Amino acid sequence: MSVICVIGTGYVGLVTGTCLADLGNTVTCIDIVQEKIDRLKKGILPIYEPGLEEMVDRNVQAGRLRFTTSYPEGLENSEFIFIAVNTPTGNNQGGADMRYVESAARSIAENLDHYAIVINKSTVPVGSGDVVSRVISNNLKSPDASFSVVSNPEFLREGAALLDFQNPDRIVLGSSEPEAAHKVARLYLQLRAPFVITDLYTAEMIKYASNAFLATKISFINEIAQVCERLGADVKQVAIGMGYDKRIGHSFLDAGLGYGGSCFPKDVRALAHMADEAGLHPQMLRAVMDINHDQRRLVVTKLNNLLGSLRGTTIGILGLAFKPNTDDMREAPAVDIIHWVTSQGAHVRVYDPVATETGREALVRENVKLQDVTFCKSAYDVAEKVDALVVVTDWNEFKSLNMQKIHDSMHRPILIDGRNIYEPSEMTRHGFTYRGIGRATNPAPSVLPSEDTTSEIPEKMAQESLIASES
Ligand SMILES: NC(=O)c1ccc[n+]([C@@H]2O[C@H](COP(=O)([O-])OP(=O)(O)OC[C@H]3O[C@@H](n4cnc5c(N)ncnc54)[C@H](O)[C@@H]3O)[C@@H](O)[C@H]2O)c1
Ligand SMILES: O=c1ccn([C@@H]2O[C@H](COP(=O)(O)OP(=O)(O)O[C@H]3O[C@H](CO)[C@@H](O)[C@H](O)[C@H]3O)[C@@H](O)[C@H]2O)c(=O)[nH]1
Repeated sequence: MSVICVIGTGYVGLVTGTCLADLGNTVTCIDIVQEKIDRLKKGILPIYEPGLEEMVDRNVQAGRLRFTTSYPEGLENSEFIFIAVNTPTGNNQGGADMRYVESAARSIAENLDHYAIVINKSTVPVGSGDVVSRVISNNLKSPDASFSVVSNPEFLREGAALLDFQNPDRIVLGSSEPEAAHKVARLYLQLRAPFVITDLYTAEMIKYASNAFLATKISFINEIAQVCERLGADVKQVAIGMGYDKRIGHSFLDAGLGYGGSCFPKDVRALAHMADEAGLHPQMLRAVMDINHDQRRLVVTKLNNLLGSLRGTTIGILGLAFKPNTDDMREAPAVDIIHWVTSQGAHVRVYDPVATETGREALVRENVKLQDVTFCKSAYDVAEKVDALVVVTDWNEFKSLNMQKIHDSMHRPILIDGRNIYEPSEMTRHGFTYRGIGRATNPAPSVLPSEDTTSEIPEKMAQESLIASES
């Protein structure tokens, strides 16, 4: 088992540190925010992530996991040092802000007094491994210090982070020193995942290309949704029909209000910026971003079409977080939607199962006037006397609501299903004026044939083609 230091206690750092401790290693997590560390020492987590609190507690109790703001304390005897700090969009036309990574690298250099492998988990522009190397080399203080740099991009999803760490689809390691990459691989052997061991630049690019591809799938299906809506097809069933093709797959084909969060928006922007800087014209990435922006606006367009004007209306919003099972509000569609709707004179009633506080802070940051927003205790509370209800986040809780009760408490029964979580025909039966994203008004229910009936399909098709050939 190894001695590990993890720098940054956000989504990636805290999950990585805790899971590595759970695998039996001794881990110290460093953060520069004193309040975060003080709270972590008391067992209070800075983020909501299912299962994490129990795992942190278990490993702290076992003496394998601790928290500090002190670099000398965190780096002491560490064989592996993970950098997991934030790389938000900077001020340079979408490029990633490397300030925090560089500052972490400088602090490593100033406090390292032995050999260690520095592993970068933050999502960083291609070439950043060299920057980290240079910053550390230029600032080393101890004559006994030396290091290798490995890139190890992270692919976990918020809300499923522990499961993703423990069951990765692959582990990517990039380095100009293959021996160092192999040592890092040994940390992950228990996870039994395929390894991709490559050079630094390629590893860094794999992360951006993966996120950009997933974002492209989402914008693609959202564009198809718009066409479906015009032509009367149902995007949900189109996605099912497409997904059975193994080359396409079912995942990331949920049409809706588009992607948000701390990764896809900033990473697609950063990749486009890198391409721009390299003298290229990343037109597909630009289209992905444009489509994503337009999806959020759809809600406001649909509301205006149905209500005439929003002035003086009350709009119910279900969900604040950018996706279910997290309280993360970074680039959450809810913020833009509430901003636009309140600027057009509507009052908003809103409920999220966990993101109330982070949601309130995000709205304040975006200059939404809080007197225009009522924070409710439940979805039923939100629906009271509203002129329309909008589903913004696809929390499971919203999928099993008593929709008749919701309908009966609304002033006008307009339901905009921004995540396509309801069946249009069922909602129409309850009396709603229902609008999904790219949904036909009354499609056949999206129920797949059972295994038994699928086996009948080829026979039926064979009969039909026989009839066709006979006639
Ligand atoms: N959030 C995700 O789901 C996810 C998944 C994969 C990759 N990533 C990438 O991982 C990186 C971290 O993302 P995150 O969401 O965990 O960020 P975050 O903002 O949640 O956490 C970053 C943490 O680093 C701390 N920090 C900043 N500078 C520091 C320094 N010099 N020394 C010590 N601590 C410092 C901050 O105080 C903060 O607690 C980003 O590059 C992101 O793109 C994120
Ligand atoms: O079919 C889909 C799938 C997702 N989304 C939206 O896309 C966003 C991102 O979802 P998801 O990928 O589940 O969440 P993240 O936690 O942002 O994870 C992504 O970003 C991380 C940070 O880089 C990567 O590590 C993960 O692999 C990558 O999935 C959310 O707003 C979702 O609502 C859709 O609109 N339609």
